[in-house]
Amino acid sequence: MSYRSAFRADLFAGQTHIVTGGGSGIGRCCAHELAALGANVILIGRNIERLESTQAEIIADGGKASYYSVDIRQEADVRDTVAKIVADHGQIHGLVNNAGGQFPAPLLKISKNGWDAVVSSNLTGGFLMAREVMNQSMREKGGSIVNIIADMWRGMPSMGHSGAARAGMLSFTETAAVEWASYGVRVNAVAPGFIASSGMDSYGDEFANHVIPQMRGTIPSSRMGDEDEISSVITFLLSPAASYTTGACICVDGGSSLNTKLFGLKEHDRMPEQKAFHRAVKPMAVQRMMKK
Ligand SMILES: CCCCCCCCCCC/C=C/C(=O)SCCNC(=O)CCNC(=O)[C@H](O)C(C)(C)COP(=O)(O)OP(=O)(O)OC[C@H]1O[C@@H](n2cnc3c(N)ncnc32)[C@H](O)[C@@H]1OP(=O)(O)O
Ligand SMILES: NC(=O)C1=CN([C@@H]2O[C@H](COP(=O)(O)OP(=O)(O)OC[C@H]3O[C@@H](n4cnc5c(N)ncnc54)[C@H](OP(=O)(O)O)[C@@H]3O)[C@@H](O)[C@H]2O)C=CC1
Repeated sequence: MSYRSAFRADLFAGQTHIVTGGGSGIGRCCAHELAALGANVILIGRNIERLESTQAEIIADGGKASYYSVDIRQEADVRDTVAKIVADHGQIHGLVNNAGGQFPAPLLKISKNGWDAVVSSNLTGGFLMAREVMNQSMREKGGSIVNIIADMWRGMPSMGHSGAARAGMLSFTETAAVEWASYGVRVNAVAPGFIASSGMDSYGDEFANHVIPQMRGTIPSSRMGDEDEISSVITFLLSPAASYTTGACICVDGGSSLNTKLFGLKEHDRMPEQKAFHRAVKPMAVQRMMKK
C-alpha cells in the first residue's frame, strides 16, 4: 500500500464506505485514505473513466474498491444504486457526500436551469443519497455520514447558487443529526476553504491566474489546502474517534472563514510562506495524487 495515512491501518477493516465524486479530486483522495485503512470503498460519479481509474489505483495499492456510475440528482437511479450496493456488499457503514460543483457567475447572470443544476448537485443529490443509505442500511445498523459543503459563511459572491445550496446542506446535516441519532447514525459536515484539488482546474485560466493568487492573500495560513487535509478530517468524522460528534461542521480552511476582511489581514498575521516546507513533508503518494 503506497498511500501513507496518519490513522491506524485497520481502522475500517470489514467496513463498506461510499464516496460520491470518488473519481476525482477530494473524493479520490478520500477513497484512497479509506481504502488504505481497510475499507471496501464504493466510488460514485458520472464519468466512468475517472471512476475506473481511481478503482484501478486503489486495487493496485492492495485496497478494495468498486464503482457505480450514477447521477446523484436522479432519484430512481440513486435508489436503485443503493439497493445494488446493499445487495453486492451488505451493510453500508459510511457515506461521504462529496459530489458537487458549481460555476462562477454573479446572481444576475444565473439562469433558472443554472441555479437548478447547482442546487440539485449540491443539496438535493446529497439528501437523496443520505435518505436512501439511511432507509436501505443505516436505520437498521447505524453508520456515519459526512457532507462536504463550502466556505459560504456570510454569503458566497460569484457562486451564490452554490452558497445557498451548501447553507441548505448544513441545515440538512443538523436536522438529520437530530432525527437519526436514535438509529445510531451520526451526520456531520466538513467545510473546505480553497483546496488545490483537480476540480479547481475546471474554472479556466482567468480563475487560475487571477482569482486564485488573489484568494491566497486572504488566507491566514498563506496557502491553499491539499486534498489529503480534507480527507483526513472526513476520516476522523467517520471513525469511532468521533463517536460523540454529530451535527457538527468542521471548517478546514487555513483560517480563511475567520474575520480577516473587516479588520484586514496584516502581513504579520499570516503564516510565513511555508508552502515549500509543507509540500516537502507530504508522503510521496499524496504528492503524486496532487499532480494528477
Ligand atoms: C470569477 C470570480 C469567482 C470568484 C469565486 C471565488 C470563490 C471561490 C471558492 C471556490 C470554492 C469551491 C471550489 C470547488 O468547488 S472546486 C471544483 C468543484 N467542481 C466543479 O465545480 C465542477 C465544475 N462545475 C460543473 O460541472 C457545473 O458547474 C455543474 C455542476 C452545474 C454542471 O452541471 P450540469 O452538467 O448539469 O450543467 P449543464 O452544463 O447541463 O448546464 C445546466 C445549466 O447551467 C448553466 N451553466 C453551466 N455552466 C455555466 C457557466 N460556466 N456559466 C453560466 N451558466 C452555466 C447552463 O448554461 C445551463 O443553463 P441553461 O440551460 O439556462 O443554459
Ligand atoms: N476544491 C475546493 O477548493 C473546494 C471544493 N468543495 C467541494 O468539494 C467537493 C469535491 O470537490 P473537488 O474534488 O475539488 O472537485 P471535483 O470537480 O474534482 O469533484 C467533484 C466530483 O463530483 C462528481 N459529481 C459532480 N456532480 C455529480 C453528479 N450530479 N452525480 C454524481 N457525481 C457528481 C464529479 O464526478 P463526475 O463529473 O464524474 O460526475 C467529481 O468527481 C465538491 O462538492 C466541491 O464543490 C468545496 C469547497 C472548496
